Amino acid sequence: MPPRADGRPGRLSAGMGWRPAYDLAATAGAPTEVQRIPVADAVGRVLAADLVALVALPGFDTSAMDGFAVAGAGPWRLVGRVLAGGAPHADVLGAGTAVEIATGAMVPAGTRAVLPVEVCRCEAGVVTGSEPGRSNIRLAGEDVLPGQVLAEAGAVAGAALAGLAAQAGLDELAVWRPPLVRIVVTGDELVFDGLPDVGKIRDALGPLVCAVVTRAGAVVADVIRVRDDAAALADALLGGQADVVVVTGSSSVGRADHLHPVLDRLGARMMVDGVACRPGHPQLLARNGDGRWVVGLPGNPYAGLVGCLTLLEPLLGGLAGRTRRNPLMLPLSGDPQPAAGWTRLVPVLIDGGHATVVAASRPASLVAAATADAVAVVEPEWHAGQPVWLLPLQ
Ligand SMILES: Nc1nc2c(c(=O)[nH]1)N[C@H]1C(S)=C(S)[C@@H](COP(=O)(O)OP(=O)(O)OC[C@H]3O[C@@H](n4cnc5c(N)ncnc54)[C@H](O)[C@@H]3O)O[C@H]1N2
Ligand code: MOO
Repeated sequence: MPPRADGRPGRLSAGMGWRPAYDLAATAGAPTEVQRIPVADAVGRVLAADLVALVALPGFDTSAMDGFAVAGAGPWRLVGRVLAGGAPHADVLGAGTAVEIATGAMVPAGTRAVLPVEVCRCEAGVVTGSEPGRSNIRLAGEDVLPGQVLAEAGAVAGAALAGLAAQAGLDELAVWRPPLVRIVVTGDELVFDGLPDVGKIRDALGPLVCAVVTRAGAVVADVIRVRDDAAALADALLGGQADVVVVTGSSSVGRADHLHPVLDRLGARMMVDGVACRPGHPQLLARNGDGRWVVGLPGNPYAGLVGCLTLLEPLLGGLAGRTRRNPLMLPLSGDPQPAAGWTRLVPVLIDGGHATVVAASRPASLVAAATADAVAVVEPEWHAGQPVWLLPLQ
């Protein structure tokens, strides 16, 4: 086993409280570069400016039904036809007349209501039918007015927002450039495909961290595999193009755990050095001398996931420009094994407004988390049935 960069085993700091660490990570960074991209490409991106409607919706009085636009009392004499996208009816509709109309077509001036085709008959140019209970007309601007703010800066564009932006007349959206992330996977014991030989194991954290990064609205720049070697780790921290470097493993105090001494040597400013939580205690957040953020995740895979939820995801959310939202809170049942002085992070299932512990913390095992809905944040003073924060896993 190669020695650590400083040649001796280290000592882990007692660590910051879980909630202060989470809050610090969430507020540490902010986005800097605005990009303008086509509306259709914006899904998953974060608005850098309010989304403001350029037009009214509907843009004109519109039929909500296929049928007949009528004026005055029936029966009505048929005087024309208007189709969606077609020319409007030329005249004001006079009392006792009707035009055949399609859903989405412009309603002629003077229309009292649109009779759906199912409730009327048209024979020999005369329409008869029962009065509709409602007008079946969508009025211009009843949904959106020009200048209306439809979504605020910081919103994550979803499918509906992309559709709405197009309806509201926009071709492009101003979004924040997503943070670029380099993932550095350390460990001489790791193999990356196939079945491991004796003493070796498959890398779980590379795929896991990639998924977290993407879900947080950031982009994986590259994934680097580094042996347990201080110089190689330093090179990986400095190389490539990234706003954030995530290092998996090497966070503890063993001889092969080089992250702390390497960060010291690079002049990094330690912002979170250990978190008072179980599992996931030896996680860290630092700002390197070159301005990059460094997130150190414990090598035990579930502890690494906890580090992702505690430091990485909130940091990336801030750098991506996402509006910060407090997680969902629900009452928790089961035994999360609360521990004095430590916040427990336990996988839970959510059902009917209630969270239930799947299993207490097993730092090296992803089995419970793999099928859980969320990770519950259980403070030391928690007692049965009390609500807890839930960090979603799906
Ligand atoms: N003397 C002490 N030893 C340890 C302490 C401590 O306080 N004092 N803390 C323990 C805790 S808690 C954790 S968590 C681990 C953290 O270890 P490292 O972050 O330095 O990671 P490694 O030592 O490299 O690995 C730990 C464990 O995880 C496995 N591993 C590592 N990377 C991966 C990966 N990409 N995919 C799957 N599994 C991985 C590795 O084989 C080890 O079994 O330290 C404890 N020790
Ligand atoms: O972070 Mo460690 O055991 O707490 O897995």
